[in-house]
Order: sequence, then C-alpha cells, then structure tokens
Amino acid sequence: MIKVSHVSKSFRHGKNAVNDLSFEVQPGETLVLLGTSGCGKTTTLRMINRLLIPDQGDIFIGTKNIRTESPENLRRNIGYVLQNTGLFPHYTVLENISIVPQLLQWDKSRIRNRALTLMEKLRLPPATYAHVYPQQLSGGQQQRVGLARALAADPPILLMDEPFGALDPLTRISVRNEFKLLDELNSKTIILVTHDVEEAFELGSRICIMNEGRIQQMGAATELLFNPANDFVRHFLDKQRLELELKSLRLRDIWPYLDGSNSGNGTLLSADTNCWDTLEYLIQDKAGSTFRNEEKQLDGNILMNAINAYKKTVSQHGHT
Ligand SMILES: Nc1ncnc2c1ncn2[C@@H]1O[C@H](COP(=O)(O)OP(=O)(O)OP(=O)(O)O)[C@@H](O)[C@H]1O
Repeated sequence: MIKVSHVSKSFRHGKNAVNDLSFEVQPGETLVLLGTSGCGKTTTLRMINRLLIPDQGDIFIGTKNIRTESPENLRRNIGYVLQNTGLFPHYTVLENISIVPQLLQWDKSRIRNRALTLMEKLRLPPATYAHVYPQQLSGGQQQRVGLARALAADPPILLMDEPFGALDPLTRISVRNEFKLLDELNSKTIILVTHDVEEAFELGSRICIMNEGRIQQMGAATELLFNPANDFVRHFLDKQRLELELKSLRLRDIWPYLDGSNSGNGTLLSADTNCWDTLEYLIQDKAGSTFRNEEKQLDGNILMNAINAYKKTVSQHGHT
C-alpha cells in the first residue's frame, strides 16, 4: 500500500509543483496520474522513490514513513519504468534485465532463470534477443526490456512514468495490451503517469486528474465521466468523451434502462460487454444479453436511450 498524505513540493523560483496532495493506492490497484504537462505527475513519482524529498507532508509504504528508510532499502521494493527506458547501452538485454537481482546478490542461475522467464513473458525470445544491445532493438522492444528490468526482482511496487510515451501509436497499443495481460502485475501496487486520456482509462483501476500540482478529482472512470467534480475535469475529458463513456459502461451498468423485449433473436452478449463493443457488434448483427436470469434484445436505439437514461440518473443522484 502507498499512502501520500498532504504532500507539497516547490522548486527554487517556482510555484508549488505539487500542492497538498493526498491519495492511497492498494495492492493490486493501478492508480493513473493524468494531467497536462507540468502538473506535477513526475515530481510525485520522484518523491515516492525518494529521488526528491517533500517540503511538507508524508509518504508511507505499508505502515513505514519513507523518511525513516534508506533510499537503497526503499528502492529494492520499487520498480521504476521511465519513458526513455534508461537502459544501459553497453549492457546486453540479458545484462540490463539482471541488474537489480545482481545488486541483491541473487545466485547466478536464479538471476538467469528469472531474466529468461521475463523475456519469454514479454515476447522477447531469449534465443534472438538475450545477447543483443538496446540500440539493436525497436522502441517497443526497448520498452519491454525496461519493463522486464523493473520487474526482475519482483518488487511489490511499480512506478511508471509515461512508459509508452515514446512509442508510435500502433506499437503503443500493442505494448499496452501486453502490459494489461501480464500476470506478474496482478498483485502489485502500481502508479502510472500519463497525459494520454485513453491510456489512463484503459489501464487505471482509478484515475487521478491533476492540474497545477493539485488533484482535481480521483475516482473510477465512470465517476470522472458522469460526476465530474468541476469544469476542469469536464473539459479535460470532452474530446474523447463519447468513446470513453461507451467503453467504460458495461451492459450490466445500464441494465435497468435497457428497454428491449426478450425475443431471443441473435447472439447473446455477456452483461460484462462494454457499450462500445456492443455497438460495434450491433452494426454487424442482431444481439441480446442476459443478466440475472433476464434476457433483453438490443439495438442501437435501445442502447443509446439506456445510456442517456443512465447518465441522467447518475448526474442527478450520483453513483449508487
Ligand atoms: N528539478 C526541477 N527544478 C525546477 N523546477 C522543476 C524541477 N522539476 C520539475 N520542476 C517544475 O515543477 C513543475 C511540475 O513538473 P513535473 O515534471 O512534475 O510535471 P509533469 O506533470 O510530470 O509534466 P510532464 O508531463 O511534462 O513530464 C513544472 O512546472 C516543472 O517545471
């Protein structure tokens, strides 16, 4: 668990880079810090890793205040993934991934096995890639090596600063998809920094929208979309709003508002299908869904009416 409590930080000649920031992240959760350039995301990550010391406030990992811990001890429990990967150019892929286990003085065969396992998991077949140097790899491959290196000693915490930021849009999507499927990450406490709204919604269990060093709103995707705390949050999401809304709502969320007869025509979609995928499906074919022993027929109108009715209720009464 990471707890950030009333943390502020300013730099010389500057205003507060981070201003009275408080949040908690539980094991297994991915908190995404989302905001425009300069809003204090990286400064926050650097304070959690003790690369910077807060002017005010405290940060706890578990029950321990990190001020009382040596940076070396602290960083043993934290994997850090950087945008530009930070790989050592004169080390091979295998050597780069092995750095932290070596510092921890694991025995040689354990280090090698761990590095090879991670390479397999991250689609870097060791026979081809173990002994090449970072500059011989594509951007997406380098990013995967950076992730493998951060995961090598199996740290309970992962801090990721724009991990997919340097990749072209297509590679970015494929590396992100692999990242989502990694079983290694299930039990970790993850904080990921991005300015990419779509990425934040795809990867975050919760999202923290920041502006000028302050939290504007923190919550699940649906809370930010349907109960924005202020105009900043509303406008920040406006450009991709329709897509984000359709992707974050599942059929089960809007079930009471779906006004379809149970004609049993077409394919039955799971109630966990999101509205974006449902709409894509409905363009090609007839479909229905079942939830709690009830079956409903769907079409584009029924779906959009239900979404609008859901939005109206939630904006009036909040989330139940
Ligand atoms: N070492 C430093 N010295 C002086 N000012 C700094 C330093 N590091 C950050 N800042 C300032 O603090 C503010 C927050 O910077 P930070 O890097 O945390 O923002 P960010 O949200 O991560 O932005 P980006 O997405 O561009 O990386 C900015 O105004 C930045 O100029």
